[in-house]
Amino acid sequence: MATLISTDLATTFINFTSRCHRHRHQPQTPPLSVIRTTVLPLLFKPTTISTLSLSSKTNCTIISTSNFSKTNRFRRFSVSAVATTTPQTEDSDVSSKIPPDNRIPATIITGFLGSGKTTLLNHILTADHGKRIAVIENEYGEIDIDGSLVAAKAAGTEDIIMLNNGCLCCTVRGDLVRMIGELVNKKKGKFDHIVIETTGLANPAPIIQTFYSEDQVFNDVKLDGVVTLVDAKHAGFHLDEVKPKGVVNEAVEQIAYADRIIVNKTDLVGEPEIASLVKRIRNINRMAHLKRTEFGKVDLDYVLGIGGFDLERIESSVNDEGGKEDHAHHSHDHDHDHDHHHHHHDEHDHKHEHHHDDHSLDHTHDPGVSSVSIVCEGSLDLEKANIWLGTLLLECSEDIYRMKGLLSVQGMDERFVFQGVHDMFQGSPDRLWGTDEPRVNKIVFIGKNLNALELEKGFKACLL
Ligand SMILES: Nc1nc2c(ncn2[C@@H]2O[C@H](COP(=O)(O)OP(=O)(O)OP(=O)(O)O)[C@@H](O)[C@H]2O)c(=O)[nH]1
Repeated sequence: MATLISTDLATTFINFTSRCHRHRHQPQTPPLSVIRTTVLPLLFKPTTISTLSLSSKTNCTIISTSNFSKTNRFRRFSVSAVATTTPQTEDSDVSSKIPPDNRIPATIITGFLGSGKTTLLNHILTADHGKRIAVIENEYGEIDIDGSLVAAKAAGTEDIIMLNNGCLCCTVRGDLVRMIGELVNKKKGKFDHIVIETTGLANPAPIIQTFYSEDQVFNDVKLDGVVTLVDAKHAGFHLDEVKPKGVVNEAVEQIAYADRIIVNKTDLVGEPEIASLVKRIRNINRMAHLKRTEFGKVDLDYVLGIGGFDLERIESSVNDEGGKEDHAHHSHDHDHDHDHHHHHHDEHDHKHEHHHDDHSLDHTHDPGVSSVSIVCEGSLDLEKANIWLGTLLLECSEDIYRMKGLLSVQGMDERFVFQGVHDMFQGSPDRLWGTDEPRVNKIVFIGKNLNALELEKGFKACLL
């Protein structure tokens, strides 16, 4: 019985999702082109569950849904909605419902002009990690590969491909799709990881979306993470830059979408400047891990294999601990964050505080890009939660850059984990709640115009 309930709940959530982690060997029926659909909040299609075809043989169910014209008009994604629905038997592994994902991981390196992207890339390519890496470089105009990636060439990197004359976030996205396709078709098995270096002026959002919206990419490659380099000396200036209405500030966007932030060139500035920059970065993105470096010198596992979009790693991102600064590699004292805020767009430091429910909301609405977290014990009414999240995505998905969450749903024995980028939403039950484990919901939003009070109010209204 519990199995049935959890299956329904899972698929209900996933009705307004998403791609799934498909087993490589699973037959894809029907073909992806047929099952493509818009993100569909349950709110607008309450009967969608009836379109499910649950199979007891596979653990991947494909839901085909209808069109919703208002959604279609502005949603950039077409997505398939898929649930993992392996029925649990006595001896089945119930600890996780998320199937393994064997696709080739890809890392996006972004960061403002001159922040140290190529330096990091050279470091990655020459380090002793045993991984075979294919590189896609995006530069404006003609550029000498040998010049910029001397080390990479010397290290015998599997492939270096240039994407010239345009920015990945606009004109050459089609090229990126083609190149990934070619890499996969011709060189499959010859490399283990793809690294994409973007131009300093790229907004990462459309590049991230490419990994979900293009079948050719999605079927073989999974986005592993977004690594953002921040120039410790000049970033403040770029972050301050006021853009004309409707024009994004790339420096802010690059930080907002990051899974890993590397504050580089710390040799060029003093500690107070770095501390103040780190605070500003944290205002924008509390979810990413952050590290300070000189010449991009980081451990490779800090930037590769990070699973920034993996459902099974949601917990480390939504835990406040996940957002703290990693200071293993620098010895000086600094103002790192061990605080447990739940509205992280403020600048106050509350050291070692653990509020879980009735924390005060000192800041409510930030018109810029900020992070908001909600941490709250209790269980959610599924229908209300669907309506709340569905409406939020429908109305505000342009402003919600990234979100991740771990939820406790009434009647569901497993935790429900999800992540989203704008209107792409992906969710699944993961492990069972422990018998004595407090059922604490955790959600983090990163986006523009976030109203912390409203978000928390909406969420709490879904609690039983
Ligand atoms: N002082 C100092 N210089 C650095 C550091 N990291 C990189 N550089 C230098 O900064 C310059 C720019 O570094 P790149 O790695 O080319 O930066 P990029 O982000 O790839 O630059 P674009 O491709 O122009 O956007 C180079 O001369 C690097 O040697 C650092 O930590 N400290």
